[in-house]
Amino acid sequence: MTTTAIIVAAGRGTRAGGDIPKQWQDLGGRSIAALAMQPFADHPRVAHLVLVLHPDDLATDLWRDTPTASVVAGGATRKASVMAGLAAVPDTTTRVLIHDAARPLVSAQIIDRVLTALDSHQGAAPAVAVTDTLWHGADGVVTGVQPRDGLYRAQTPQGFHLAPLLAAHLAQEDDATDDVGVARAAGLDVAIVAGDETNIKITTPGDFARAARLMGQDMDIRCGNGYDVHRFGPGDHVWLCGVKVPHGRSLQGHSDADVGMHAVTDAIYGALGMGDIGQHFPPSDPQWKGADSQIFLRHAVGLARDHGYRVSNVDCTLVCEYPKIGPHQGAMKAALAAIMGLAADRISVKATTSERLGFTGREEGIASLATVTLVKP
Ligand SMILES: Nc1ccn([C@@H]2O[C@H](COP(=O)(O)OP(=O)(O)OP(=O)(O)O)[C@@H](O)[C@H]2O)c(=O)n1
Ligand SMILES: C[C@](O)(CO)[C@H](O)COP(=O)(O)O
Repeated sequence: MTTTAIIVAAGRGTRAGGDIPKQWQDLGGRSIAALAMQPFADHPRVAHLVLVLHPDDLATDLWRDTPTASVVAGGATRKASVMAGLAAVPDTTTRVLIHDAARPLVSAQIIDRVLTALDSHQGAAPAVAVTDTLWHGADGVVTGVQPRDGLYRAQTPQGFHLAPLLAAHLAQEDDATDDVGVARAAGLDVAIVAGDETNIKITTPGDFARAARLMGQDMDIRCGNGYDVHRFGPGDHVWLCGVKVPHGRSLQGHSDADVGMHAVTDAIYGALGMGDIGQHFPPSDPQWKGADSQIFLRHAVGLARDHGYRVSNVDCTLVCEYPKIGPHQGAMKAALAAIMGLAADRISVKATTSERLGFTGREEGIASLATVTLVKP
């Protein structure tokens, strides 16, 4: 049984508005589509992801923060986009989960329930029972009441055995708002599993704030600080935040002495409550002699990820008279961004002198401080 998740992200989000389509807008530091995909990427019973994009988005970096997936162009309707996704699943796929990129709060539990129901049904989808009274209305007045017994609000992911769903899509030309509609038209049985009130679809402008509120309820936010100092010695350059800066002296240390990167790394370990660089990479160990400090930073970011956190933002301050940091700030942000897999606009690198006071003022060395925020959605 091999399951592929198809994430449909080819809509334009006209009802939601905004400068970019809703699925690429930010929700707590990540795009809505990336959040919608992550639970599938992390799920042990999902082998592969297919991301269906609008043709205009293919050559952009809008989807830069999405988990690894096969990427395919979608169509003018949701149904056409689903069919493009179905055509792109790996040959080994026997089951598919089709999910809206506009539903960023889907949980592993909902995915579990859909997959379990597929053991005994051709299709399965989450839904929540309607609890409000339903009216018919016209011209601003109530014209009737619709019995709500047996009515559900449909959600995604909607799961199916691949072959019957493919046949159902090929057989049906009418557009349908979801895959359950297509499957039902072809006579497939579709189980209803418990959805979740939090598994909302971003549809209108107010849904962004609603999703942020729902996400914030369970979000674990951690802050960490880091501080490091390295002394000057002979040499002709210093490494600072991953950038080689020409200078009349070099920083001394067991590794490459990148004092900025060390402070950022320690801030991540600090936020996790998991020690510091010296504990993970002891200076007594000869293998770290002269090491490129990005090894340390990559380790800290990986450790955060392994514990379910992602880095939300970084603020690093370098304290020195010279070299002047301003001309290198952009390159430093870009270097940290590449190592951490974080957008450069979530990274700050700034500098200050200590007004000629103390060891940094006497140009005996450079100090660095960093603050990092980690978020577990
Ligand atoms: N041609 C389309 C239309 C929709 N979708 C996707 O289907 C999901 C649900 O659709 P909807 O909420 O209607 O999204 P939009 O079509 O983008 O919204 P709107 O109708 O407001 O433009 C979204 O993840 C959307 O990106 C798609 O992949 N291809
Ligand atoms: C598939 C769906 O999310 C189920 O609720 C929904 O039908 C798709 O969105 P649309 O607004 O109906 O296009």
